[in-house]
Amino acid sequence: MSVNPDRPAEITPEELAAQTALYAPFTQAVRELVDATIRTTVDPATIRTAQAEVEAITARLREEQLEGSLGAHFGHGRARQPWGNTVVGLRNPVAPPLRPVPAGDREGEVHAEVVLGAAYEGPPGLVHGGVSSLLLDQILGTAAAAAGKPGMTAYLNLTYRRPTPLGPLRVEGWVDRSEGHKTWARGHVVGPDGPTVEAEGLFVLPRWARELLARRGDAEAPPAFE
Ligand SMILES: CCCCCCCCCCCCCCCC(=O)SCCNC(=O)CCNC(=O)[C@H](O)C(C)(C)COP(=O)(O)OP(=O)(O)OC[C@H]1O[C@@H](n2cnc3c(N)ncnc32)[C@H](O)[C@@H]1OP(=O)(O)O
Repeated sequence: MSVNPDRPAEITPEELAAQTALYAPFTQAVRELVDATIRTTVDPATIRTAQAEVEAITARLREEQLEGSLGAHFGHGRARQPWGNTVVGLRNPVAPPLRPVPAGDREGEVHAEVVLGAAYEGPPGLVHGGVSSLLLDQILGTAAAAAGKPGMTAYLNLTYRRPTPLGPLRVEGWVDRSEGHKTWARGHVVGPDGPTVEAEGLFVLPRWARELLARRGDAEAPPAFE
C-alpha cells in the first residue's frame, strides 16, 4: 500500500472513462494469458513459440514505462483509482479483480463477487490461504474507508473454517466498531456452502495522517490510501 499524503494529479471524468476503456480489456487479456499459461497442454514447440511472442510483447511495452509502481495516478476528485492495487487494480492482471460495492445494512458494508481460477490455487482445487487473506484485508479496509474511517491494517486475524473451493465466491466486509482513529472491521469469504474464512482486523489512521489532518483542520478529508 502506498500512501500519498498529497493530492495526485487529477484527470477529467471523460479522460478517466477513456483510460478505463483502454486498459480494462488489455489487463483482462493478460489475466487470460496467465490462466492459459497454467492450463495449456499444447506441444513443446508451441510453448517455445509462445514464449518468444510473449517476450516480444513485453519488450514492446517496456519501451516506455514508469520508474516505480502505479500508485494513484488516475482519478478525479475523491474517486481516485488505485489501478496498481494487487486486489482491485484495474491495470493489475494479478488482481482477480475484486469490485466491492455497498451492500447490506451494517456500517460500511461492502460485498464483492469474484471468480478465482487456476492462478489462485493453493491445495489442489482450493484457494490458497494467503489469497483469502489478501481479499479479506482489502474488503475490510474498504469497509472502513466506506464508513469514512480509512486506515492501514494494524492486524488481521483469520479463521479458516473450511476449505475454499476455486470458482465463484463472495467476499463481504463491514465495520464492527470504531474509536477515534481506530476501526475494527469484520468479514468473510463465502463459498457455495457458506462462509469458509472469517476475518477480524484493526485499521488505524496513522499518526502522520492524523497530524496532517490536524494541520489542515480537515477531519472530513482523509489523505489518499491506495
Ligand atoms: C465509498 C467507498 C469508498 C472506498 C474507497 C476505498 C479506499 C481505499 C480502501 C483501502 C483498503 C486498503 C486495504 C488494504 C490495507 C493494507 O494492505 S495496509 C498495508 C499493511 N499495513 C501496514 O503496512 C501498516 C504498517 N503499520 C503502520 O504503518 C503503523 O504501525 C500503524 C498500524 C499505521 C499504526 O501507526 P501509528 O498510528 O503511527 O501508531 P500509534 O500512534 O502508535 O498507534 C495508533 C493506535 O493504534 C494502536 N495499534 C497500532 N498497532 C496495533 C496493533 N497491531 N494492535 C493493536 N493496536 C494497535 C495503538 O495502540 C494506538 O492506540 P491508541 O493509543 O491511539 O489508542
